[in-house]
Amino acid sequence: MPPATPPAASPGTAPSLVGREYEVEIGPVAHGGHCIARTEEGRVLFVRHALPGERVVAKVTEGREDSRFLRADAVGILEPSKDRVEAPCPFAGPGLCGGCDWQHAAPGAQRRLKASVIAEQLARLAGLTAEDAGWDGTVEPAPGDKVPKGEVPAWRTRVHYSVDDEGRAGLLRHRSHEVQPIDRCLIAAPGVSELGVEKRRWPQIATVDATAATGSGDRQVVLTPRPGGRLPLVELDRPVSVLRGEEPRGRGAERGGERAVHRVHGRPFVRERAVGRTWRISAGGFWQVHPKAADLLVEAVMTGLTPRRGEMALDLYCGAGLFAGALAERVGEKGAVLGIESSKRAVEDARHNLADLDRVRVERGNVEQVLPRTGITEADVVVLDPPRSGAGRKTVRQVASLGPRRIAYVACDPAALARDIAYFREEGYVPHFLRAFDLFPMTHHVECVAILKPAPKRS
Ligand SMILES: C[S@@+](CC[C@H](N)C(=O)[O-])C[C@H]1O[C@@H](n2cnc3c(N)ncnc32)[C@H](O)[C@@H]1O
Repeated sequence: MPPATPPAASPGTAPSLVGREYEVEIGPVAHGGHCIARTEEGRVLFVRHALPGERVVAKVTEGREDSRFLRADAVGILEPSKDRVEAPCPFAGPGLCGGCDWQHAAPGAQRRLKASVIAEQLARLAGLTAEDAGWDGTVEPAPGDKVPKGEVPAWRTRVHYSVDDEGRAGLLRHRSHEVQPIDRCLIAAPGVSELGVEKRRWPQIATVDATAATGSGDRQVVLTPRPGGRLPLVELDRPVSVLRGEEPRGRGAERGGERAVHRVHGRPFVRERAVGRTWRISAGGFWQVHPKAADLLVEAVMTGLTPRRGEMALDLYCGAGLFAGALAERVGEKGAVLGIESSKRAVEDARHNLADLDRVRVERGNVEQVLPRTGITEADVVVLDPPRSGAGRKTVRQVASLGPRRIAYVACDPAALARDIAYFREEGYVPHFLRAFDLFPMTHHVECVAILKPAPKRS
């Protein structure tokens, strides 16, 4: 069985195979969004821009004569899948924008492919079928994302643009530092498109982070100058906060990889509306990118966790406090909620956002270091929403040792989810149900919510 993701390219000196073309049958989709194919010589190709069942010409993008695993792009489609569509975006495709890798698949097919990746990861890493995980095997579209054929849902409320040497804004090519200039990003939310970042030139600027908050109308750009570069006088098409960013200096989760940002004009944060509250999100702080995600995930988590009045609840990796706020409403005044978050700015935001809820406490630091220091020995319900890498065995053990009756695990990476579910099973917890959401249409990314509970006692 090939690995789910291509191993790192061999640094060896064997002749490069980049540019070689193979005619291959495309096999299943794998974690990371590429499909698996085999060459006649027995090499495994991880092919982008292809679909299962197709026959394509795959051109090698990474790999050497001595590598068994190669990366490639489908550059010619000999026998197309019925799920193939013309990519609506002119900048999608081999060697172009590295952002949307599944523009060539019909929306329903994208969700089926995401479902098969989740199923494969659950089977491979946790030894579970969809039924074992309490999952109906589908990926649910976000409300409002059903658009007429040939159109693309404009869902991305945060876009990270890179700027090329000529000052044009675009996105990085796949696994490259080269910028693909674009004149419009089709998945950008209308509020981001209105900022007109692609329409102007950005001399001396390395990156432009554009945000359009949901519900408040707040708009923000963070401009990070090139080394030695100066900030231009910014005149955008509408009122917008402008901040100057610095390249990140901190390392690892302890510093949250946080980079300094300085206010130039306007607010140093945006206000997001979700679950009936307003959330302050400082520049660079985490907030779900899809405008419907926060409400959707809170609903899925709360339905699965069923927090009750008077209970003790944890929100681990709490960001600006989204789940902590929803938990506090449910556990009521006799209950208590503890949030833990590593980013200093996010902790300040969470404390600000939840200041009216005195049963909520937010601690700063790494979950695995802070949780044992809190003195908490029991919890009734726990939410974990870790970064892509997952929570890991140590944190899973710490959570399980608190004996919660339900755990909600929110995951943007099905592999990390499956690995952590396997650790939870070792600690006596089993999946109760799982839901998957298409919060990143046109890309291979997918969001899952898994609810776990103690395994039934054997008599
Ligand atoms: C996926 S976000 C979730 C945020 C929040 N639950 C939400 O939905 O808005 C993950 C958060 O974990 C934080 N983080 C990353 N590693 C951490 C760690 N080891 N301990 C605590 N927080 C961490 C990040 O700063 C980020 O805010």
